[in-house]
Amino acid sequence: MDEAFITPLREKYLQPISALLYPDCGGGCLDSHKAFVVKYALREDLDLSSHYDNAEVTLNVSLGKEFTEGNLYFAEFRQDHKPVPRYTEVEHVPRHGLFHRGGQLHGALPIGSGERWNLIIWMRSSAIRNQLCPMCNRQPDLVPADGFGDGFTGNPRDGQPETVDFCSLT
Ligand SMILES: O=C(O)CCC(=O)C(=O)O
Ligand SMILES: [Fe+2]
Repeated sequence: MDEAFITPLREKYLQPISALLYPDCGGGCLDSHKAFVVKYALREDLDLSSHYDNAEVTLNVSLGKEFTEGNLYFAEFRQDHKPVPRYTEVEHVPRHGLFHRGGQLHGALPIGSGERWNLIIWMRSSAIRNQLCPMCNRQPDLVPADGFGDGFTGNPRDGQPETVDFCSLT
């Protein structure tokens, strides 16, 4: 699915939108992703507690099916962290996609009935994360990995990460 669908989708459509929305978070230089589906149902997972994504930019597409409640909620960006987060609820309408920064604190409230499925695409910028890992807030030690790994896929020059020289809006 990655090569045939998600990679071209990211490169042709998601990347230009992210470049406009989030130029300061690597939105203009996304170069890998991790895509997966989450499912919520009664007697299974009902909700998702608040977290940051392992992504610079996330696209969350509601696939339905039919459900009640289960709103998303968002709070501050990682760097603006407050001791008491202020949450904003967002209804996620089936077949709609929602972009957000991976560093935006967020979660999903419990569904009331039905099944809620979502396609999540965590998009990554090696230019950003090679300098600071978004999960541990440290400069990462890079090790070889299969595929996209965790998105640290750039080509560091003499130990120096690639920077904005390939980060342009097309
Ligand atoms: O259930 C949702 O819509 C949110 C899922 C999510 O935030 C995630 O998988 O990172
Ligand atoms: Fe998330």
